[in-house]
Amino acid sequence: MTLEVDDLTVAFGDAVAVDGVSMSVPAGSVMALLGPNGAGKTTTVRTIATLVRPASGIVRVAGVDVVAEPHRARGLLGLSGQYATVDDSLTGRENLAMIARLSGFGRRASGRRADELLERFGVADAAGRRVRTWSGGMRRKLDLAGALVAGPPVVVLDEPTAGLDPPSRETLWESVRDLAAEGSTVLLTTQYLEEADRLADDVTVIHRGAVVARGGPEELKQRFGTSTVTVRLASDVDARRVHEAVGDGYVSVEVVGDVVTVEALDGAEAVAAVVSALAVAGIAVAEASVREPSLDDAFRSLTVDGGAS
Ligand SMILES: Nc1ncnc2c1ncn2[C@@H]1O[C@H](COP(=O)(O)OP(=O)(O)OP(=O)(O)O)[C@@H](O)[C@H]1O
Repeated sequence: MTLEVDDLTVAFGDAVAVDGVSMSVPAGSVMALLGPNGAGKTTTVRTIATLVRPASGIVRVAGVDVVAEPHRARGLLGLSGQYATVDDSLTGRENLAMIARLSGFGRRASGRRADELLERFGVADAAGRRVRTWSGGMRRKLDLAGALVAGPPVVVLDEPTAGLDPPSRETLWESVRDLAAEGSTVLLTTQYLEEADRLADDVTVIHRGAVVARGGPEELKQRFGTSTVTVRLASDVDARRVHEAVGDGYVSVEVVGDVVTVEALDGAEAVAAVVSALAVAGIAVAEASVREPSLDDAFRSLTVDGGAS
């Protein structure tokens, strides 16, 4: 595993911010650490980045223990997100070249590395402008580029797209996917379910410092989300008759006017069963549709207070 977190606990005084979190991220994959505000995402990231000392547990970055060898571990990690190291008064190129110099590149090599990354993130045109004049999306890209200057095997992104508009998010997502495709290990924190769904190979859901679920986005949706079957009847039918026809083998069945809404674990199976049960009862259906669970549904069911934790 390129990034390993084993039973990590972090406390601030009496407050336990991270409570026994474990996760493993293999090379070339993206792990999303998903959780609501205050779940412990940033604290986990700061511990991985050697900025916070854990109370217990082990974190290894590319095999290096962050507590035993923080300096070495830090050198194997690119950190980006809420730590904007970008200097507004410098140009984009100057920013990256400076990071390269600090990472041990020579003067010329630093310039080359900066140009390479500016090109890669599609901001080469603005390279010579002070970052002060750059848009939010461009700055995020620069921040991400900064984390990649030294070519670290592990990249940690703390809420990489917070505050970005949808097109900027899309292009940043593309960059993150490319990064993983090239073999980097990526851990990102997010409150955006869509982000986890679109980017991550695996998702670790945390709530109040503890892991409440883990798995691939699809797997989590299947396990925790319910599908919604919506059937519109050809005419208003007595609700009781509809309930009797549909039966009670579902999460919920609701009848309002000529619309029947069924929450079910398996949407495809439920839509077929509901439509045929109505037909058997002589109730004509005008249309039927099924909406598969979103990661939102899964996330909500896991992080409601007093929920699955
Ligand atoms: N330096 C600190 N001192 C005391 N408590 C802290 C400190 N940093 C974080 N906490 C607490 O630890 C808990 C987890 O916070 P953390 O910032 O890790 O959550 P988060 O999941 O990143 O939330 P957000 O999405 O809001 O950034 C919170 O209750 C927070 O108040």
